[in-house]
Amino acid sequence: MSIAHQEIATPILIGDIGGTNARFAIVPDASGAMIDFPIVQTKDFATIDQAIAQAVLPVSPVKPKSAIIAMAGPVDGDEIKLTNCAWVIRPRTLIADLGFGDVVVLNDFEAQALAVVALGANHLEKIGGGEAEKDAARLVLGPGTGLGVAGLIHSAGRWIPVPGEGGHMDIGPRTPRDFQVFPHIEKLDGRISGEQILSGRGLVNLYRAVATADGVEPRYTQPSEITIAGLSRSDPVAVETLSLFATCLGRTAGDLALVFKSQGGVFLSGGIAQKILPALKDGAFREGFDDKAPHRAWMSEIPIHVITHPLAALEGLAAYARNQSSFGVETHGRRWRA
Ligand SMILES: Nc1ncnc2c1ncn2[C@@H]1O[C@H](COP(=O)(O)OP(=O)(O)OP(=O)(O)O)[C@@H](O)[C@H]1O
Repeated sequence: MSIAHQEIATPILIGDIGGTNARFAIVPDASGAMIDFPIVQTKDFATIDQAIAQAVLPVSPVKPKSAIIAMAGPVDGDEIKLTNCAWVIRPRTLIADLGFGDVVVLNDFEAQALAVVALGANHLEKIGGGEAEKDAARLVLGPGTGLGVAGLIHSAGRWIPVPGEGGHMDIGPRTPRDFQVFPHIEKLDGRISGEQILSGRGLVNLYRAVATADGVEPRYTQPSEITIAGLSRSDPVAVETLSLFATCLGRTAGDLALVFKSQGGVFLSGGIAQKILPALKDGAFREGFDDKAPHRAWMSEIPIHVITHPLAALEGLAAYARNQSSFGVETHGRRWRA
């Protein structure tokens, strides 16, 4: 049997490393409850090694034999840089200094995709649609610091996460109002990608574009100020921004659902979707998603859920760590051994 198919030995340290926060837990074995640790701020530790050595190992009742780490950014070579954080993951150093026998590094949205088969209805808030088809493809997208996207395919008895760069697809104007607003959205190399709108930074871009289209002086600079003013309906530009954000998120989710034919359900992860839930439930988001002629009929049957679990990626990694043969996670080039 090749190394790639050997089980990763328990206890397994699992980690979800974001731009701001790093979340760690330990899966003791195939059936035991996950051991949680307090969330740490990446800026408080010079390296991931220090964070694990100081914030996890001294307070853990068990010593992990292996580690599975999910992070935002491409896994390429032995020095893995994170997109929005100064840490560099060096699996060989983790093995040498912390005694792991095995280190696997995955993409953060792969972990979100794995979570989609692990979370119960109590951690999901449904926004329309009918029943999910049991083994049909699923889709996860999460506006956060960036826009993460992953598919989840069921094939040959396994769930296979499909991470990609879907957050960088083009997004364009459609309605007459869009044609007034879109010329003012900040471009990246001349292009408006999904992430230029559907992220924290994107929310601010969109707000400024709506204000400029109406000749109004922008009042807010932070995503949270815009969502608070939009949800409380205290500022008309923020109200329209939130509604356009919901529409654009619906359209992009719908486009991706067409690609994957994700009749197993669409799942919105990350911090922003949870914070703007009322705006996602007011109809514009669902209409943006359903409005895909000639496929409106089956699109409107796809259930969409907002993931409300605060540690969804860790739940996904834990599900994989416990039951590795149920998931088709490709570890080639992403697994290092002592
Ligand atoms: N109330 C809010 N409304 C809208 N956007 C917000 C709000 N609060 C924070 N944000 C924005 O959300 C983004 C962070 O998203 P999220 O919480 O999903 O984190 P993340 O990208 O997963 O990173 P990490 O894993 O480090 O927490 C930032 O751009 C931030 O400005």
